This record gives sequence, C-alpha cells and structure tokens, in this order.
Amino acid sequence: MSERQRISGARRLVVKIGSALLTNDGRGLASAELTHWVDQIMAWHRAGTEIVLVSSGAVAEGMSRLGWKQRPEHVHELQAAAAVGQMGLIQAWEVQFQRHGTHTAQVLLTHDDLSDRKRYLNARSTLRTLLPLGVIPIVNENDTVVTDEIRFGDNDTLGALVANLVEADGLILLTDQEGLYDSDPRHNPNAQLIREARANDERLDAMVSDGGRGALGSGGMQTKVRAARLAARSGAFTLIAGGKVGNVLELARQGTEVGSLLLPDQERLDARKQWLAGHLRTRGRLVLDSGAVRVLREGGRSLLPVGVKRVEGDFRRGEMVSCVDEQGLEIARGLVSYDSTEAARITGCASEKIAERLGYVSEEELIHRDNMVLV
Ligand SMILES: Nc1ncnc2c1ncn2[C@@H]1O[C@H](COP(=O)(O)OP(=O)(O)O)[C@@H](O)[C@H]1O
Ligand SMILES: N[C@@H](CCC(=O)OP(=O)(O)O)C(=O)O
Repeated sequence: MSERQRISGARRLVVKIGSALLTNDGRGLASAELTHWVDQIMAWHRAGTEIVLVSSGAVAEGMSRLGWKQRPEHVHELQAAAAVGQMGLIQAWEVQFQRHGTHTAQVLLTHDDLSDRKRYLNARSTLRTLLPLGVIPIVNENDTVVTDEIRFGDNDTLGALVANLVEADGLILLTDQEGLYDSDPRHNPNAQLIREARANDERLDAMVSDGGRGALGSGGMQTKVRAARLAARSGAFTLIAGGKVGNVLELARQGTEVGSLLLPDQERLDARKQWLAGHLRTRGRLVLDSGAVRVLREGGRSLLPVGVKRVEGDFRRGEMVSCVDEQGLEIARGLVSYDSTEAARITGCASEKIAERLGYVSEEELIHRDNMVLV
C-alpha cells in the first residue's frame, strides 16, 4: 500500500480545521468554504469513513459577533468571546450538515478530560457511540473552563488527543498554508513544501522553530508537528494540508499527493497497546476462571464479567487492572470499564444481566479487547 493510499483507505479520521482558515484570518466565518468542506467530508462519510471534526474559530467568531476589532488580552474576555462564538460556529456547521440529512453533535473537551482515566473512557464511549450512528461529532476546546489552551489557541493538540481517543487511522490538519514547509513561507518566499516525513524526524523541529504564530495568536506549525507526534503514538498518520485549495479533502481521498504527510513509526494497534502497557500502573486485580483465561490467551477477545471470579483492590473506571488466573499468574492487563465496587457486583454475571444488577450498563465488556494487552 502506498503511503497516500493510507489516506484514501482510512476507516476513521479526525479532521481539524484551524481558526486562521475557518475565520478568514479573523474576518468572520468563511461560509462559502465551510459549505465546500462539508460537501467533501460528506463524500468521505458516504464512502463509509467515520469522521470526527475538530473545529476552532469560537474566539474569532465571538469577537466578530461582539464587534471587537482587537484580540483581547485578558483571558476571561477570550473565554467570553469563545462562549459567544461557539454558538455561531456550531450553528454554521449544523446547517451545512443538515443539507445532507446528517446529524451533528457538539463535544466540548479539555486536555485534562483526556488525561483523567475515567473521563477519557467516558468521552471515548460517547464518541464511539455517535460514530456508528452516522453522526458527525464537532469537537472544540471547552474554553470556559481552561486558560492555558485558550491563551495558546492550540486545537492541534486536541485533534491529536481525539485521534488517540477514537483510535483514528489519521489526523488531517487543514490550515492556511499548503502544508509544512522547510521554513515559514510567510517569511521565506523560497520555502519548500515537505511532501512526506516521519513524524518523529527531529529535523522537523528546526523548520518550525520560529513559531510562526498566525495573526489570531495561534500555535503555528510547531503545534502541528507536536500533534503529529502525539497522533503517531497511537499509530495515526497526520496530513497537514491547505484548506484554501478548493477540493483538498477530495484530492486527499483520491490518493492525490496534497499537503505534508507525517507518518508514524508503528502500526495503529501495536502502538496503542505499547502505550497502554508502558504508561499505566495497575490498580487492582481481576481473578479469572479457566474459561476466561483460555479465551484471553487465544487473543483478540474482550473480557466479559461472566469470566471473572473475584475482584481485588480499589480502582476506578478507566484505570489499569491486572487479569490473573486462580494461581495468581498474570495473563493480561487492561483499562477496566467499571469501578471496583461495580465490578464486584457483576462478577460471574452474563452481560445482558448487567443492567439488572447495576441499574445501568456502561459497557458490556469488563475490559474491551482494544484496551487490553496480553502479558
Ligand atoms: N515551516 C512552516 N511551514 C508552514 N507554515 C509555517 C511554518 N512555520 C510557521 N508557519 C506558520 O504557521 C501558520 C499556520 O498556523 P496557525 O496560524 O496556528 O493556523 P491554524 O489556525 O490553522 O492552526 C502559517 O500561516 C505560517 O505562517
Ligand atoms: N478553542 C479556541 C482556540 C483554538 C484555536 O484557535 O486553535 P488553532 O486553530 O489550532 O489555532 C477557539 O475555538 O477559538
């Protein structure tokens, strides 16, 4: 498979559209372009690719609605502008997707949400429920409750964290330049477009080192390269491409060489499992019966409550637990879908009986196979 076919063959993508592009450099929402991006996203969607859209532009749209000509210096004013602008932003997207009979969902997240294990799993479950329903989630930073992110105006990192969260095959960052150049094209007219690189290639750092922040006080290419490295941790590629090129998403879908493709060093699933195995401390143990030990060892299966005999330790949903056999030998590790008290109440229970025991169902599996590594 050629590297560009990775893009056309993607099953799940995160598309991030930056402030500079979406708001015509702060002059209000770019309505004509918005229509065009939605048409292209829908072509992809109709072909069976699940899409999460990460949309910036709340601050810029809020400033325009409030009649503010200068970007305010006070963070609380930026937050106020974002709260006003988010209304316009979501409205504009919704109207466009409605033309295609497609529902949208507003998802506001912070970086902290994604580093808290429980909220991470909750956000993941919500997004993974929306996608098969054919809904397009539209994600932005929850600017009311954060200050750092709004100061730096960086949704590239959020896009990468969402790509990790939903295990996307790729992250597409649409911006006002045609891609990543070997130096800032705003300052160097001879700058050359980088067509393809490994996301972890250290030479990229020098190319983006001047920051090159856009007029809206945003993160420039530095945050895009950093985002590509984050996305690569779960095996996703990143395409940085120019949203001003009329049909850029359509060209990318057809495998045409547009923008800069930054590639991960590892395949998607291996990368995620390595991340799981390496980054988290175990908080408790699930003692499995022999049937569960056998199916886990065979690989590729989730752990259901029915195969668990005993729960040990005190853990919360989303934390890492160890799965052991009755002799205490560790078989696997994974992110658990229920708190220890809930897990104890559903041990040995068929998945369809979870609701009866708990009054609700978070997940049918105690540990989903995507969240598990065999030891
Ligand atoms: N090596 C580079 N290649 C391309 N653009 C660069 C580079 N270094 C800095 N930039 C700057 O990054 C800007 C895009 O980033 P930004 O303004 O944050 O956009 P967005 O809102 O789309 O995230 C470009 O307009 C450009 O001036
Ligand atoms: N969340 C804020 C700021 C995000 C932002 O501008 O990020 P970026 O598009 O990466 O420069 C907004 O919607 O205006």
